[in-house]
Amino acid sequence: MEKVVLVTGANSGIGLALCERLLTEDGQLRLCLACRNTQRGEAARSALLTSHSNAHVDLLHLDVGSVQSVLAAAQEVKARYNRIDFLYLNAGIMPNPHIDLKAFFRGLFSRNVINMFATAEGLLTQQDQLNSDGLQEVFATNLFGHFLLIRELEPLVCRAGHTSRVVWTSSSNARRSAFSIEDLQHRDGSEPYSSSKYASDMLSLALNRHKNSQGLFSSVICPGLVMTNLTYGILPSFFWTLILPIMWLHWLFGQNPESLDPRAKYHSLTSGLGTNYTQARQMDIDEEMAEVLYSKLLELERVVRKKE
Ligand SMILES: NC(=O)C1=CN([C@@H]2O[C@H](COP(=O)(O)OP(=O)(O)OC[C@H]3O[C@@H](n4cnc5c(N)ncnc54)[C@H](OP(=O)(O)O)[C@@H]3O)[C@@H](O)[C@H]2O)C=CC1
Ligand SMILES: CC(C)CCC[C@@H](C)[C@H]1CC[C@H]2C3=CC[C@H]4[C@H](C)C(=O)CC[C@]4(C)[C@H]3CC[C@]12C
Repeated sequence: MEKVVLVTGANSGIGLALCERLLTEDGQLRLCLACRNTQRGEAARSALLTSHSNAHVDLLHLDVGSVQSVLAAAQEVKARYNRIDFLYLNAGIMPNPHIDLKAFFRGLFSRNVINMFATAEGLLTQQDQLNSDGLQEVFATNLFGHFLLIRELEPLVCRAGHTSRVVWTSSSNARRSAFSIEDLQHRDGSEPYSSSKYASDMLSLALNRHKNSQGLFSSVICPGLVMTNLTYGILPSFFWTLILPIMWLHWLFGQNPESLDPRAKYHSLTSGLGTNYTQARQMDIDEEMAEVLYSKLLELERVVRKKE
């Protein structure tokens, strides 16, 4: 039977590469590209159809950072498909990034250098803003819009006797200390990206707890450091050319894959010899906090629905 796969943020970077890979590995897919920009979505669809001429690739308009758009897109999905087998929650933003150069050069000569390149810990801040729904933009895009999408699509992803998978594109930049349960949206901090990714790790755990019995299984992956529009937006391009040799060092110290763990986050890595592999890492997560996050998101959902 044809599998139905929906990918958010499918028109570029990791999302587009994922679609390409999915079509290469399974010729029996119905792939739905959920994109906020129809023109860029069309271009991605054409590119995919050029390399996979018999593939079934649909386009869906979805701005995951807008409540109204998520609700409308979910209606459309329910009209088009009777189930979703894989839901890749990949769309993400890091607006107005700022690198702490002092911390970077201090880190370069410290024992923490590998970790610094892998996680950007202590290096990156961003300036966030409110969106038209009155939500912090990074929280709304990276986390809440996706949460609302899952909630809306429950009839298609929570079906007795069938398994559906939700896969979050999280990040090794997700850090517990950047997240506050009192300030879910990260209104007061300067690391909204890190906070939103940590929240998605926790939400994945909570989803498993609440929805596994209904056939929904959630997992998180970190694609590693990938050169995409998001990363190119952090520094001018000549900087990237300059630092690529240093970054190669970080890949040199990769390790072999470990055994699977229910709390694992899968990191895609490249060894010093250029071989790609995946490594599972246990997430630094407090289950109680994940439960509180889940109920707070449900509460926020009630609030935003009332406004619609
Ligand atoms: N690059 C990296 O090193 C890493 C990236 N990630 C994560 O990977 C994911 C993909 O990012 P990446 O491929 O790097 O970056 P890109 O900027 O290339 O891709 C981001 C995608 O998300 C889409 N998007 C952004 N905002 C919205 C929105 N409101 N509604 C719908 N789609 C939206 C973008 O669409 P548009 O073209 O319209 O902007 C684009 O298709 C993100 O979640 C990111 O946090 C995680 C770890 C490392
Ligand atoms: C000469 C300097 C200005 C060089 C600064 C290097 C930094 C721009 C990059 C070093 C490490 C990079 C990152 C690491 C982790 C990524 C994470 C997994 C993610 O989700 C998004 C991108 C990263 C934060 C990425 C960003 C650039 C670095 C900070």
